[in-house]
Amino acid sequence: MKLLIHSCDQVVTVIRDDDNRSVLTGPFMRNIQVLEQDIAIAVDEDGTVPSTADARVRWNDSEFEDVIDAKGKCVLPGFVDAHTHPVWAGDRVHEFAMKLAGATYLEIHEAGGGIHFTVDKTVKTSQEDLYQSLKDRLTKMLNAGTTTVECKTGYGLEMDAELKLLEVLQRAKRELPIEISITFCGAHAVPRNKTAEEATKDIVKQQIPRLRNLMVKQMINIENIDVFCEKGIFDTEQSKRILEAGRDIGLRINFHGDELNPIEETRMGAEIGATAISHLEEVSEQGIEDMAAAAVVAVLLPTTAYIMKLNPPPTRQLIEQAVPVALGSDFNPNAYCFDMATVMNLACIILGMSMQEALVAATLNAAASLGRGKTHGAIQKGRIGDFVIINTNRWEHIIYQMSSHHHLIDYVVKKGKVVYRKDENH
Ligand SMILES: N=CN[C@@H](CCC(=O)O)C(=O)O
Ligand SMILES: [Zn+2]
Repeated sequence: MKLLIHSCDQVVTVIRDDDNRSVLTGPFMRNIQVLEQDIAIAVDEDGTVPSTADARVRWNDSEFEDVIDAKGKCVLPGFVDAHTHPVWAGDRVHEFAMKLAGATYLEIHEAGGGIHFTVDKTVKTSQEDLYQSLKDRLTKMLNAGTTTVECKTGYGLEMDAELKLLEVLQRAKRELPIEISITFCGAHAVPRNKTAEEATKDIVKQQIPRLRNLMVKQMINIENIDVFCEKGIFDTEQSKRILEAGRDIGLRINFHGDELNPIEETRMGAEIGATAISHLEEVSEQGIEDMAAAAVVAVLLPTTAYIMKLNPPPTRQLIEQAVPVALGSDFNPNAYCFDMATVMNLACIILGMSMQEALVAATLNAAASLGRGKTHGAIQKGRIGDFVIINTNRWEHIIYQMSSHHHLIDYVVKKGKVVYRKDENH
């Protein structure tokens, strides 16, 4: 066997062994399972958990490649970050100052800054340099407890540049221990030399067929299709065409909607079979009903609401109406946050979630938004052995102690392999 963790004070399994749900909604998000006192948990050679974490299970240390004494510690599922934009060059620290002085996100974007500023820098940066900065960012995420992460393209916009970003992500997927779900987001902004309609046609007729060829040849492995559906970017009808073209080559629909101006995109997403919609600061009551009826995962991004001083999404309504809620860091040059501990803290304070709800949203429900709700995001027989081990006797400290994940996280485990050990990094 690969790994034994014994004597844990708490193991937060999230769901029970006999529970076959792949997502939690409504009151179930508050009712997570926490095993207490002298709990042991193992991971098999294949990287999965062989049986329930249980004090009654006694293991012989010699059967394991690695053994962790977790007395005084808690084990949680590895965090799943449901929304990031990690491949780019050109930070926007200068725009942070502009925003503090009162400029809005769309004003900066319309003046040629924002995403366009980062696109200009990214297209001029070599593949190797982009890879090295991506590696640094993903390593920071992993060390902060994120074992699975959704990663978008979107700072290339034109085909060649987008392909460069996809290759960089594909290399990271091959070489790094963090698990990556790649999202094609060629429709992240309208390129300067095109109208939104021209860009839509280019993506649907040129870019997506090209991706299909590369996927058939197994040269890239893309899982999701995304669009920034927003007034002044891609409208609802254009977004629909792009998302459907992606769906038709086998991608899951997972897009930006209802962030700054509501344009009925949640209805469209529910109708075309979206797996997830992100942001939702401006979602309407009808939008919430549509998402609940179609079980579309709401990926909430509290860093964005915080940084841009937006009205937070109606989180209590989403949860009460049984929309599955997940969390993402939204790591990007506008929201420079790597760690899900901070995201969960902000989700509690800004979005009004309980700590149990925030944890479910940052594990099981985030996994569900990436089609991994049956295999990731909980500690359960048959699931992947991805864990975060913290050095406190109650798990809630990872949310309560702000900006403390460096001090709290002793180990990060991916598929039963220790991929971060604090002792070695300090
Ligand atoms: N809203 C669109 N995309 C990103 C921001 C990207 C950027 O500003 O560079 C987001 O999710 O917040
Ligand atoms: Zn985003």
